[in-house]
Amino acid sequence: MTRSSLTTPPEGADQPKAHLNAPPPGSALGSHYSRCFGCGADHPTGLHLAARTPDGATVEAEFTVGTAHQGAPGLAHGGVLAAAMDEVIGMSIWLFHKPYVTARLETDYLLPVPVGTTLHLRAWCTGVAGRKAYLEAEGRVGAPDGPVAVRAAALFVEVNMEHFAQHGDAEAMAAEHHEYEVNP
Ligand SMILES: CCCCCCCC/C=C\CCCCCCCC(=O)SCCNC(=O)CCNC(=O)[C@H](O)C(C)(C)COP(=O)(O)OP(=O)(O)OC[C@H]1O[C@@H](n2cnc3c(N)ncnc32)[C@H](O)[C@@H]1OP(=O)(O)O
Repeated sequence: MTRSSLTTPPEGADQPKAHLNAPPPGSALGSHYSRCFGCGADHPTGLHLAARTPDGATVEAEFTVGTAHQGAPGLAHGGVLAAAMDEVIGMSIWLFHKPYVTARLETDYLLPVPVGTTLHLRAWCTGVAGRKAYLEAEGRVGAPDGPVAVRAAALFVEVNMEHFAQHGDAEAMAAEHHEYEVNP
């Protein structure tokens, strides 16, 4: 894909391995927040991505494009597809048990994606250097080995959990009762 230097790991970046306490291969990841646009079950118009990890270090999910996701009549909106990429990439870096946010997301749109299409999404990390993590994702049409319709490359930056409490809704965060393991 056309990837900028900003989303390319520098020489000497660490190649991440599955975390010691990563979910076992094949596990469903669940949602990190019930009202998340990408994965929340309680979001009325969200993408409802249900991801799993095949190996504790990468993430897979399926996304079926619906009428709520259109840009041109009958075709997926590019921003919605970028959101799906952002979500699976975010889920994949969460596997390493540290909180990160998207700093930069680059997306290549290779094929039009009609309503009714199921995209097979996959995300993986290509390197970590200090607070910066470099990640990629792809969405394939109809099957895990189908033609690639969308590709993304991203730079995520590590933050602390206070980032979410300070800038977001601390009460909603507390109400979710998740145990976020940040320093395993
Ligand atoms: C119920 C509780 C829920 C809790 C949540 C649990 C965790 C999540 C779990 C699972 C996720 C699932 C999926 C979620 C959805 C997908 C993720 C999103 O969509 S996140 C939202 C969108 N993103 C933002 O809102 C970031 C907004 N930006 C910022 O907050 C800051 O700009 C931040 C943190 C990115 C950086 O700010 P600085 O002050 O901490 O650090 P500085 O020094 O500016 O940057 C650090 C390094 O990164 C580079 N950098 C930063 N931004 C860059 C950019 N846009 N392009 C290139 N480089 C950049 C800088 O040049 C610097 O590099 P040098 O260390 O000097 O080499």
